[in-house]
Order: sequence, then C-alpha cells, then structure tokens
Amino acid sequence: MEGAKALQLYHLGFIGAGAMAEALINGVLKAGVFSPDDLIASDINEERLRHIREKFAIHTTVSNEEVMNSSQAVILAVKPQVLPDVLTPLAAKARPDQLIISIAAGITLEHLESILPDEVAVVRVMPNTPCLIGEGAVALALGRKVKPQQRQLAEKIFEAVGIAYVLPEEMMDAVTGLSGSGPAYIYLIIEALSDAGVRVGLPRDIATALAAQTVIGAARMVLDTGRHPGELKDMVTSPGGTTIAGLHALEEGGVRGSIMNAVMAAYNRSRELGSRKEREK
Ligand SMILES: NC(=O)C1=CN([C@@H]2O[C@H](COP(=O)(O)OP(=O)(O)OC[C@H]3O[C@@H](n4cnc5c(N)ncnc54)[C@H](O)[C@@H]3O)[C@@H](O)[C@H]2O)C=CC1
Ligand SMILES: O=C(O)[C@@H]1CCC=N1
Repeated sequence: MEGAKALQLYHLGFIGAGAMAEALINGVLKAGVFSPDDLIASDINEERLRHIREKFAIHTTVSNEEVMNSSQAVILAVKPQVLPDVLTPLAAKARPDQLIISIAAGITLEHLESILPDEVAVVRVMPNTPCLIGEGAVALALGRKVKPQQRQLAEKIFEAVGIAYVLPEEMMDAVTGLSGSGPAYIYLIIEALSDAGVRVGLPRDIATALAAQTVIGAARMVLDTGRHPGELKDMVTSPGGTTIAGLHALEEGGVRGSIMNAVMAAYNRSRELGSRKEREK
C-alpha cells in the first residue's frame, strides 16, 4: 500500500481507477463530501494509479482485496466484461456493515447478490462522466439488503456529483442508454455544430465555444423554466425566419429518429451486457 492509514477504514474505495472512477473521485473531492485521506483506489494498471495519486493525493494500491478490506463503501468501477471475475475472489471479504456499489453497465443486482455473501448490501448505479464537474445525471437501484443508512450514504455520494434519482432496477438499462451514454451523443452534436460553424466561416475556437454554450444554455432553460422543450423551441422560431429553415433541414435528416435509435441501441447493448453469454463475446 502506498501511503496507507493503517487499521483505519476509508470512507470510499474504488476497484478500477479508470475514466469513470476518476470522474467520481474528482466530483466527490470537489464537492467536499470526502477528503483525499478518505479515499482509496486500486487498479491493475500502475500508470493509472500513479496518475490518480498525483492528481488527487488519495491512497492507491494494486490490491483490490485491500480496498475491499479497508473501505466502508466500495465502488466497483471495472468494465462489465471483467466485473464478475474481479468480484468473485473478493466476495468472501465483503462485510454486512459495508456497501457495495456497482457502476457497471448491464450487470444486475441479482447477479451481484449471487456473487456476494447473503447479508451484503448492493446498489447498482448508472452515473455519467459529467460527475467529474458536479453536473452528473445519476440513477441508483437499491438491492434487497440495503438499509436506510446505506441508502443515505449512496445518495450522499451521488448527489454530490450531480442529480441522482433512486429508480426501480428495470429502468437502469434505459438510464444507461439515455444519460449514461448520453454525454457522447451531445459531444458529437457539439462537434458537428462546431464543424458547421467553421463551414460558414467562424474560427474553430469561437465555433466550439458558441456550440457548447448553446447546449448549456438550452439545457438550463429546460431545467430552470420547467417548460416543455417543444415550447422553448417555438420561442426561438420566428415565422419565415432562420430557425425554421434549420429545423426543416434537421427533420429532413431524421435527427429525432436517429437520436431515438441511438438510445435504443445503447439500451439494447446494456441488456446484452447483463447476459453472461453476450458479455463473453
Ligand atoms: N465511462 C463512462 O461514461 C461510464 C462508465 N460506466 C461504467 O463504469 C465502468 C468503468 O468504465 P470506464 O471507467 O469508462 O472504463 P476504463 O477502462 O476507463 O476503466 C476501467 C479500469 O479498470 C481497470 N481494471 C481492469 N481489470 C482490473 C482488475 N482486475 N482489477 C482492478 N482494476 C482493473 C483498468 O485498468 C481500467 O483502469 C464500466 O463498468 C462502465 O460500464 C458507467 C457509466 C458511465
Ligand atoms: O459505453 C459504456 O459501456 C459505458 C456505460 C455508459 C457509458 N459508458
């Protein structure tokens, strides 16, 4: 262990220190819910651990077992394809006073509970990368053994990094298709808007800034006014004006259908990842 607190529990441990773990570590530290001394992370990739240690000054280790043994709550942040193999050898170390949180797309509570000892509490969570800056959209599904205090802990972690809803597990694949994968769809749209700006003569940096701020502004209008997106769209759209010409082009391009297809495709893939046979492909 590098810089460990002997015999003391960490509040939160991460098994897998990749992109999503990094977003969550940054988010909880930035929100001030935990300090670096409260956190520990493990990974098989020592380069990742060095990066995480240098960026956040948290404790790191190559031993997943150490994270399991020393943390009050453990976030399983490895890929769904390897999660069962990572968790199985650690399962016997899990304790009833601990909370196990999986952020792996597709992996069901039933599957996680079947690996862990009977009395251990599990929460399945679908975060997204904007948790990095406290703007995440997160859904939590509670396992059978989760006590009120453990639910509070899970909510505290994820409310610190964005908006967090406790939902029935049946909705988790849908959440994955929408908000879990969704940032990537929006980046693609921002990139396309920026390209379009360059195509009509704007400098790249200005085009990207205008595109990104337009997405932020439009999203804030939806959340802050509570108005239907269609009504807000109509507010932009003058009769015979520029916007309706642009909207017509989007409708001709089938953008609504494409976006719905994207969410459906990610939803279906999340369901596939939940099935053992498909994960092994
Ligand atoms: N990236 C995203 O936007 C989101 C990811 N997720 C979920 O988060 C999980 C992690 O995804 P990412 O961070 O994107 O992947 P990633 O590939 O960036 O991170 C996974 C990390 O796990 C490590 N790892 C692999 N085998 C290990 C082992 N045996 N023990 C310890 N560490 C090991 C890898 O070295 C890597 O650093 C996945 O299950 C994914 O479904 C959920 C929501 C959003
Ligand atoms: O692409 C993936 O599988 C992960 C899960 C949701 C977002 N990224």
